[in-house]
Amino acid sequence: MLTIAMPKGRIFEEALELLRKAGYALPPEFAESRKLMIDVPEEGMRFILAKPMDVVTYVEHGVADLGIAGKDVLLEEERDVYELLDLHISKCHLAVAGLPNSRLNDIAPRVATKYPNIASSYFREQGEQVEIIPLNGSIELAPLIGLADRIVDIVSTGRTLKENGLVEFEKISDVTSRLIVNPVSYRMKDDKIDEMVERLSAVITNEEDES
Ligand SMILES: Nc1ncnc2c1ncn2[C@@H]1O[C@H](COP(=O)(O)OP(=O)(O)OP(=O)(O)O)[C@@H](O)[C@H]1O
Ligand SMILES: O=P(O)(O)OC[C@H]1O[C@H](OP(=O)(O)OP(=O)(O)O)[C@H](O)[C@@H]1O
Repeated sequence: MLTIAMPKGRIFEEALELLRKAGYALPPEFAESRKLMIDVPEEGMRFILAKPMDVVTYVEHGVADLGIAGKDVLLEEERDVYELLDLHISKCHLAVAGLPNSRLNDIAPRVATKYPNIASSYFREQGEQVEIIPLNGSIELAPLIGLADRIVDIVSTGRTLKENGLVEFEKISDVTSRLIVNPVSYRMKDDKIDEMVERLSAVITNEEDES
């Protein structure tokens, strides 16, 4: 049995479609179910549905053999997992943003973010000593109410920035979802895992050729 940690929310639907296109027969009720653990015996698979930021934890601890996680999550924390495949889904990017014509406060510049490690290493590379203010969501609020001069957050269409009167100053990194694997699982079950990588790669290549 292969156990796969799936991220609930926006990535889930795209990941489900990719698996189905790769020929995995996943039950139709999959998307509507509130169950957090779903077995698909005919495919020899068990799916667990987790918070996106937690997928890598289940895989690192080996209770899930595989997982689908955003590259932002993998960049934020060094975790003992292997990254097997760029799934080219949930495309977005990490960026520095803030109020237009604003600058970093000279004395104690503050950066609000859900990605403290990515933000602090980015500004360190820019030679800027900043105070990181960790938040869990609605990061764009921080510059509006004077909590921070800058944010480091995910940007996709740019709509959230625009509607909140913010602008993007720098792009840090492109982000897509990745297939990750527990290192021990990869050694123990590699034929089934290799087969999944091959089947998913074929779908991704085909879709890239068609686009
Ligand atoms: N606007 C977006 N467009 C595309 N992909 C996104 C966007 N925002 C986040 N992502 C990707 O989706 C993953 C999950 O992000 P999301 O914000 O849905 O989850 P979360 O914040 O961890 O959970 P929740 O929002 O339910 O608290 C992120 O790790 C990132 O890779
Ligand atoms: O450029 P856009 O298309 O506007 O997308 C960017 C927004 O998407 C995410 O928000 P989301 O609501 O997913 O989650 P959050 O709770 O982390 O803000 C991210 O945090 C940005 O706020």
